Amino acid sequence: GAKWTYNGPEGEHHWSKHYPYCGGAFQSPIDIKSELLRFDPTLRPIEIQNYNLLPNEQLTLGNNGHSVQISLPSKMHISSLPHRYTAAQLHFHWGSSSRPAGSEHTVNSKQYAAEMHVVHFNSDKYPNMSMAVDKSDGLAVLGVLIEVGEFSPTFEQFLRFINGIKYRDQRVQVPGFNIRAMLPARLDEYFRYDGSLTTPPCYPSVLWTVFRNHVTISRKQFLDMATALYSSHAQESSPVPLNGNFRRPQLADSRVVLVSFKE
Ligand SMILES: NS(=O)(=O)c1c(F)c(F)c(S(=O)(=O)CCO)c(N[C@H]2CCCc3ccccc32)c1F
Ligand SMILES: [Zn+2]
Repeated sequence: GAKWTYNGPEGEHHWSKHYPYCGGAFQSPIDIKSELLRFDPTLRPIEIQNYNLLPNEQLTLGNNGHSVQISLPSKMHISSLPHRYTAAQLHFHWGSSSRPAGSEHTVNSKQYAAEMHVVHFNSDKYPNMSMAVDKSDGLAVLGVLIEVGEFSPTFEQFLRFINGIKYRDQRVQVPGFNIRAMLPARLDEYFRYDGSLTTPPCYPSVLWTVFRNHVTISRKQFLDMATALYSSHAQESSPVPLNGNFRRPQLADSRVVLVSFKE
């Protein structure tokens, strides 16, 4: 597809020129505001399978020019939704060293330092991500808000390799680790709403689950992620830093955000 960026002439306000869904309904992210919330007693704790990967299970860590991503094995899946949603990849959105706020979802207008997304597709109905990505019941993404605070040994399991993927389309193999440990302790407390991919083509195909509780990484870990990467290829003469890779909150319209917790 056409080139797109987070700022400048191909920035988010121009996406809809080449990607019409980006100007459509049910867009993500949103500001999760108290007045939109409705408690739903039928929302069960998120149950995930096979997230605890062993070191001999290699994962591909890559810089795709828009984010840092980790490709995930198809044995990883969510088992508590009406269909099985099989993991495809996880990636991050972050701010910059000068503007450390870079989450996509905000909570009552509070923007967190960063956000992790674990992308899954409905493998009961579709054979792969490509076939699922534009279907209304195609995707389920788990969102984890990230604050700067305590050092995270789990994030370090991939951050220590980040200088091997400084430039666009670079990839390295890293030993598997426990992806469950990147999620908050409580998988029973979350926000739930129907939304979209937050990058072009912005298909309204995502069942969003944003966990209520954030996780923390240290300031050095945040700066490593926010300053190590470029969205340009290694051989390009003028390197373009990869940071501030978050879309602003979109109109909620008449959408309600369901919550799995009372207080
Ligand atoms: N925030 S978000 O909406 O979850 C989200 C991103 F922000 C994001 F950058 C990516 S990307 O890294 O692939 C960069 C360009 O799409 C994805 N990829 C998804 C959707 C596109 C097709 C595809 C195919 C295989 C695996 C994952 C994906 C993404 F879903
Ligand atoms: Zn994302």
